[in-house]
Amino acid sequence: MTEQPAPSPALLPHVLLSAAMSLDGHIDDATAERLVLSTPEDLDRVDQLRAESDAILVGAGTLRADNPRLLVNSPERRAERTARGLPEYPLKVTLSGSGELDPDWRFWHTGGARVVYTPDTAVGTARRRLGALAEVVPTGPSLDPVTLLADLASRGVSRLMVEGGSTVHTLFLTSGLVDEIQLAVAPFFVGEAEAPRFTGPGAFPQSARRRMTLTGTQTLGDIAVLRYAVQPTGKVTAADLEWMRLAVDLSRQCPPSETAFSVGAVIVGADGRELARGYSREGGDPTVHAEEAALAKLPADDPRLRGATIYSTLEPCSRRASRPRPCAELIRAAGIPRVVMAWREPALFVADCVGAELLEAAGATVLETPQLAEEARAVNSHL
Ligand SMILES: Nc1nc(O)c(N)c(N[C@@H]2O[C@H](COP(=O)(O)O)[C@@H](O)[C@H]2O)n1
Repeated sequence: MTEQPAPSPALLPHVLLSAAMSLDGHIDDATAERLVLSTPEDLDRVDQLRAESDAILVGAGTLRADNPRLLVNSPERRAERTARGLPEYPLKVTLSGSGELDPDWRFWHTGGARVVYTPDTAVGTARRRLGALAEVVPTGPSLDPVTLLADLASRGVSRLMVEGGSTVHTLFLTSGLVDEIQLAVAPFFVGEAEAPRFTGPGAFPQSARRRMTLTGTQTLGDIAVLRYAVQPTGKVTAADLEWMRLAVDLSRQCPPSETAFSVGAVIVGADGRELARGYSREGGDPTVHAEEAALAKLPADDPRLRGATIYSTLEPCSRRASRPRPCAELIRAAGIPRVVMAWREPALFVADCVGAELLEAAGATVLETPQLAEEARAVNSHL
């Protein structure tokens, strides 16, 4: 009997970060009262965004400070959701480092189903405090946002709306997990040092060298709504070229062969940090491929793979004589959603490599860096 390939792991949900801030960057003031930043028109825009989401997430700090309900308020929008076969309300999600959650908060008693993510150490506390009010899901030794997103994906969440607060914004942005920002800017200043800011300090992948794309602006009363695309998924960026240059350097370390390509590969997490690297025939194994060597350095279930990019100087192979699973299959099974290659495999050892097509069919974004194809080819000019 032919063995069935393992099902593709679900890709991480699209993450929209939605916030309102004062002109001096505060999302609230320092008083116990909730600061109103938005206009009614702007709140209606947010209601629409909620209605379009499968889940809405806020941190426990926001629940503590604002006691929000996080509902879709418009009955028409709720009716549209149910007509589309969706639950009336999006799933409500929170995360807490301590599990110290107050069962009286409105979050637990309104709208749809609720999930809480906590580190393993806080699960007992959260379950004791909440009982049947919410499902409590452990995320390992730390409050890991990739594990959280992978778990939401397994629940069918493909669009997540993140609505605060400052710590959560910072966590998701510095982890490289936000796809889109919608930021409403209110025309006044808060001016208080203790008031929470849109984000705290952190190592943001979006820096002056890696700018986001402004995709739209809108005026709603006196509010300016700024829309940004955060992730460079659909096109090759300057950072992609730097990683590919490293992969080309790695390919130069391959033990020479007259019968196989010399390839370099690097796997980079969503936060822009290297996870693993490899090259063909690394460690004296005459048949190991670059992508395979890099993947072998990570646990198969490493949650960071679900948000990663793999750079390979050659198209991942689709058929092998020396091993049972080609690289395209290994990358798909690891759940890597983005693949960047320097050149397509020429018809030298196999006539019809379809690694890129297999990965695209599995839902991955596949990109080429023609700027570096010649360098990647030159390493193999003896073949
Ligand atoms: N993507 C990729 N990475 C490497 O490191 C490679 N050496 C290759 N080579 C291609 O893989 C296929 C053959 O594999 P086996 O030698 O049978 O294991 C064939 O398409 C080669 O061109 N590819």
